[in-house]
Amino acid sequence: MQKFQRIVIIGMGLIGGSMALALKKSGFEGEIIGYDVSKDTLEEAKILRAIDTSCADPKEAVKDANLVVMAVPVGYYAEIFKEIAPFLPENVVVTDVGSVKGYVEDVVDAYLPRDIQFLGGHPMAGSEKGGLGASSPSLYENAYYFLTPNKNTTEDTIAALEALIRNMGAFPVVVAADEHDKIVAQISHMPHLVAVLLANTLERRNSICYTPFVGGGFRDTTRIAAGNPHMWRDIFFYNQREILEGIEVLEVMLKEFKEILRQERTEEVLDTLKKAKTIRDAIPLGARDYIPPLYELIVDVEDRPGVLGELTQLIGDNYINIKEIEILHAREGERGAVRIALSSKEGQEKAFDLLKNGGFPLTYRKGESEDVGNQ
Ligand SMILES: NC(=O)C1=CN([C@@H]2O[C@H](COP(=O)(O)OP(=O)(O)OC[C@H]3O[C@@H](n4cnc5c(N)ncnc54)[C@H](O)[C@@H]3O)[C@@H](O)[C@H]2O)C=CC1
Ligand SMILES: O=C(O)C(=O)Cc1ccc(O)cc1
Repeated sequence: MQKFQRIVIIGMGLIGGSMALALKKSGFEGEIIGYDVSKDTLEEAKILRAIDTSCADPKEAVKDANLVVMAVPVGYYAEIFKEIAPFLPENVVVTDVGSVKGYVEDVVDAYLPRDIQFLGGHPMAGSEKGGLGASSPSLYENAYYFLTPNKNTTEDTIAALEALIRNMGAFPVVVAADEHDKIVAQISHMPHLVAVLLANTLERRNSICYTPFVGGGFRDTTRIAAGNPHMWRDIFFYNQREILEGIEVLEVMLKEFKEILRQERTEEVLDTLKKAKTIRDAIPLGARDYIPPLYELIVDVEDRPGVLGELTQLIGDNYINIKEIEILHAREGERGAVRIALSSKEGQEKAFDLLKNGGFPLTYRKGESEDVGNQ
C-alpha cells in the first residue's frame, strides 16, 4: 500500500489546519507543506507547528507531493486546479474535504489530468467557527469521513487514504458522490437552511426585540446558522438539486402541520411530536463529537452581589476546573440559577458535594430537577 511522505494542504483554515494538527498528533513522520492565500495564516500555521514548511506558491508546493489535500471553499477549486495541474507529479494522489461531492467530480473531470488519482473526501466534523484559530488536533476524532471514489480511483489509493483517516481518529465511509450529496443534503444542508431561516425570524417582526430573551432551545437549534455565509452559499448552489428536494418535503410537512393545528386535531399534533422525539432519541451519541462531553450542574443561587465569586472560589480552591459557566436568566423570582460544566464525571460529583454542603443546597446534576413534570 502506498504511504504518503509529503502532504500538501491547500487552505490552512479550520479543516485544513485541523488536518495538519491531527496528522502531527497521530505521529505522522513525513513532511507537511501548507499553502494558503493568506500570508498571515501561513505564518500562524508555522508558529503553531501545524506545518513543517510554508509555501507561498501552490505550483511550487505540489511539485514533489505524494498527497495534495484541497481544503479551501469548493468555489476556488477550478482556479487552483488550473494553476497546479501542469506541476502535479506522476504518482500523486489528490483529495479534498469539500462539503459537496458531485460538483467536485465535475471540476476534477474538467481541470485535472486523467491520469491523476483523485479521491473525494468529506469529514463530517467541523464547526460554525472558521479559520485556523478555530482548528483543533482532535477535530476529526470519532467523526465519519466520507470518501467518494471516481471511476479511475484505484483500490490502493482508497486503502492509503483510509489508513491516514483512521490514524487521525476518524471513520472512513466509502460512498458514491451522488449518494453522498443526498445524505448530506438531509443531515447537514437542510438543518443549516432551517437554522438560518429560524434565526432570521427574530429579525422579521422587528417591533419587538426578541434576542435578549433567547434561551438554550433557540441557541441549540440555530448554532450552525453562525457559519460562514460565503461557504454556505456555495454549498447551497453546488448541491442545489438535493436541497430543492429537501425544501419540497419540508413544505409539505409544514402545510400538513399547519392544517392539523388550525383544525385542532390534538392527537395528530401529539403524534407528530412523539414521532420526532423517538427519532431524535435514537440518534447515537458521540458518533462524531469532537467536543468532549461536559458534566453539568445547575445551582440555584440567591440573587445578591458576590454569590458567583463564592461559588467559583469554592470549586477553584478544590482544584476543580470549570469548563463553562452560564447565568440562566430564564428563571423567575428572587433566585437565579447558574449552570456550570465540568470535564469529568468525577469533577461533577466532587463539585456537587462541595456545593451542596458548602452553602448551595439547591444544586442539581443537569436534568435531575428539570425533568420533573415534563413527562
Ligand atoms: N466548516 C466546516 O465545518 C466544514 C467545512 N468543510 C469544507 O472544508 C473546506 C474549507 O472550509 P473551512 O476550513 O471551514 O474554511 P476556512 O474559512 O476556515 O478556511 C479556508 C482557508 O482557505 C483559504 N483560502 C481561500 N481561498 C483560497 C485560495 N484561492 N487559495 C488558497 N487558500 C485559500 C483561506 O484563507 C482560509 O485559510 C470547504 O470546502 C468546506 O466545504 C468540510 C467539513 C466541515
Ligand atoms: O458545526 C457542526 O455541527 C457541523 O455540522 C459542521 C459542518 C459543516 C459543514 C460540513 O460539511 C460538515 C460539518
